[in-house]
Amino acid sequence: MKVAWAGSRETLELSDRMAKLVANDPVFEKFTRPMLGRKELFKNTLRKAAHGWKLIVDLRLTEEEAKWLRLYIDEPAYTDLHWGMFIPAIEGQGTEEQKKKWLPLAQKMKIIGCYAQTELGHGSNVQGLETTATFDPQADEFVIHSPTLTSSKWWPGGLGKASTHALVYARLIVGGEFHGVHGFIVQLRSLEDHSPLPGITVGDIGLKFGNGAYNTMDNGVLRFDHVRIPRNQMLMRVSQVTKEGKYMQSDVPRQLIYGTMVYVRQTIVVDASKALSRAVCIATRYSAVRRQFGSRNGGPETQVIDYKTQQSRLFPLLASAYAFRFVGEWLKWLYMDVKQRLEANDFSTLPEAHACTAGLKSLTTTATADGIEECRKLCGGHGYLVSSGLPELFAVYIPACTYEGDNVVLLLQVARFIVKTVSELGYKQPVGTTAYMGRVATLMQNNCAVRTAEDWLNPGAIVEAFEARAARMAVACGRQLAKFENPEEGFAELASDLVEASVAHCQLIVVSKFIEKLQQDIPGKGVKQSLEILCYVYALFLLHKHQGDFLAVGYLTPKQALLANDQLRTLYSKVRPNAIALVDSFNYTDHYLGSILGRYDGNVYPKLYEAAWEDPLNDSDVADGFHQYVQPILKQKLHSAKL
Ligand SMILES: CCCCCCCC/C=C\CCCCCCCCCCCCCCCC(=O)SCCNC(=O)CCNC(=O)[C@H](O)C(C)(C)COP(=O)(O)OP(=O)(O)OC[C@H]1O[C@@H](n2cnc3c(N)ncnc32)[C@H](O)[C@@H]1OP(=O)(O)O
Ligand SMILES: Cc1cc2nc3c(=O)[nH]c(=O)nc-3n(C[C@H](O)[C@H](O)[C@H](O)COP(=O)(O)OP(=O)(O)OC[C@H]3O[C@@H](n4cnc5c(N)ncnc54)[C@H](O)[C@@H]3O)c2cc1C
Repeated sequence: MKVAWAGSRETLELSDRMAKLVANDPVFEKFTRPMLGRKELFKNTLRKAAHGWKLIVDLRLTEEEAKWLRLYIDEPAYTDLHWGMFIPAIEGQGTEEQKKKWLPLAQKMKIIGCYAQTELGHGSNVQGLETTATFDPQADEFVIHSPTLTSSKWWPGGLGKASTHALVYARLIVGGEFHGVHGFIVQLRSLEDHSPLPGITVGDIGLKFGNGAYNTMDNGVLRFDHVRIPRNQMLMRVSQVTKEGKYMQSDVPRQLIYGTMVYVRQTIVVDASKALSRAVCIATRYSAVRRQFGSRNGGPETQVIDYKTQQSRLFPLLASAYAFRFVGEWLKWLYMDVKQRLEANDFSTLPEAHACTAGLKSLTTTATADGIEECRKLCGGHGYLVSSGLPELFAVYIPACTYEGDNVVLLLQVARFIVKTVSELGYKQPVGTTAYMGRVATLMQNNCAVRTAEDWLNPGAIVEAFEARAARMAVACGRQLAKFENPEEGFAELASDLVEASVAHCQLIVVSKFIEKLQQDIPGKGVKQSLEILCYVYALFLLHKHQGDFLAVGYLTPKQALLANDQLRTLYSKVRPNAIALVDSFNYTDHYLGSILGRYDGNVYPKLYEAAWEDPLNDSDVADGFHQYVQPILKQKLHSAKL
């Protein structure tokens, strides 16, 4: 199962090596993080980043190894935006000449870049950005300016204190005409002493949610006062401005300016399974250690993992972690395919890639953020201790529901794609993830054939149920929309229904990709069978949770919905004997898990007890401040017993 989870034996061995490298290096210690003040915390992150980079250089790590190293260091840092957005943006939107100039500097970390798109006043609405880039043909330069307070760049990671350069998204003005938002490489700080260059005001935006957590990142604010940059620092793959001040567009679609977001959304889906599996690993191991009630004749109490309520909350999350792992693998393939096509100027699959990355980013991050919090509750009171690892994991993870596109805004993008597909059904055969809509007539007619709980153990029955639900919800939205004279007004009015239809479509993708994965050759005795059980748990859990949808569209009867739930209970009993092995298969070190509750050896209580004494409050028996603030109260002389 470890190999199935990792994807291959080579990846398992490679990631294992990186995990141990990090776990055995004292520089990467992370347990004191929540106790540190902001300055100390940030300096420590800079130290870790420098040490990580040194390891990459000294040990000549490959790109793949470096990515695993970053994962196991487990600390958000400016390097994420440099490698994860600044460099990919230049790769995707720069001309050959620009790539030749900037990429070697960035890849050797001679410059440090961030992705400065969001402003104080606008994040989701990229076309609403206010920063301007006005072309000055006399000087052959752009003038970058922040005309209003709300045009201040606000949020970019790495901007606050670390970056020397930023990829700034600004409205292009040539000859007094606006030409939409474009990307510009702007130097922010001196390469000698790191001080801000003239016309640049830059700093950190302040503390964020949770102790430690995302506060290792210097999310920044940035203002420009007529800052001049050479013309060739506008990324010009999509459109160009000539020396003479002529604006020209190439055949490349304008949406490619949003390409970096498509790339990062794909990586976020891949990472969702890592965050969720980590929380599930902690909650599962602890649920086997923890005992409450049920002692008979003085024997041991019941392990909480044996309660059906615990199983019905925990096992769907375990199954979701596997489901997200496999859909992430598929999405990575889809992205690589689109990337190759784009390089050959084939843009035909870009809308599908945009819809899939947006929708799956939204679906998986929402489920993961909720899932981490559920795991905290599954661990009872001890889950609330920082030493459980769950509060910090939650605090670091939740912004994923917002960054790289607010999850609702992204589902509305999926809705546009679905509505367009439905409206074109008469003359255009849908392909890819919407191919099922080509069978819409059958899906609208056929009803579920399940008669017994056993009948639900059939991939065909499951896929058809999810297809029928998604198709019927999409068609219902299409019919409602047709009643509006103005389609945009209709879209705004029906937005909540459209979001639900998008969720149904995205869940279908995850379920289908899990089932497709099981059609592959999966070596190892019993591995495929265990994955099949998890796949059924994932699908039937969703079906149970959203049974209202399945019933409302008229595909299922209430009896069939109940049978699905009966089957789900049986499946939980099948997961139980392998639950610990299924989380051990993630192959996480204790260092990466960062949790006393999730320790591999299960030695939870002695370690919790030991850790309590390490809290700074326990440095002395009598607390600092006692004599000043508590003792006077204890010693006060009140005139009467009543206040
Ligand atoms: C201590 C550690 C040390 C380690 C040291 C080691 C060193 C490490 C070495 C190596 C390691 C590598 C590490 C890498 C790590 C990577 C991690 C990365 C982590 C990233 C963290 C994330 C940070 C967050 C960053 C951000 O948030 S950036 C800002 C993101 N902003 C958004 O997402 C904004 C959302 N809004 C939008 O996307 C758009 O505005 C909109 C909502 C889509 C609307 O746009 P618009 O109004 O223009 O469009 P529409 O009118 O709605 O649509 C027009 C048509 O365009 C189509 N469309 C829209 N978007 C796209 C798109 N993206 N692609 C394609 N097409 C698109 C749309 O469908 C419409 O089409 P049509 O056919 O209907 O016309
Ligand atoms: C930790 C973190 C790191 C970040 N890093 C970066 C970075 O490196 N670079 C960068 O450029 N940005 C970064 N961002 C910014 C991030 O991309 C934006 O916050 C995000 O895109 C959401 O935009 P917003 O803040 O404008 O939200 P808003 O759009 O203001 O959202 C507020 C509410 O309005 C709703 N809403 C908005 N529009 C619509 C609509 N059309 N229909 C229905 N509902 C709507 C949303 O659903 C939400 O509920 C980061 C943000 C965070 C939290």
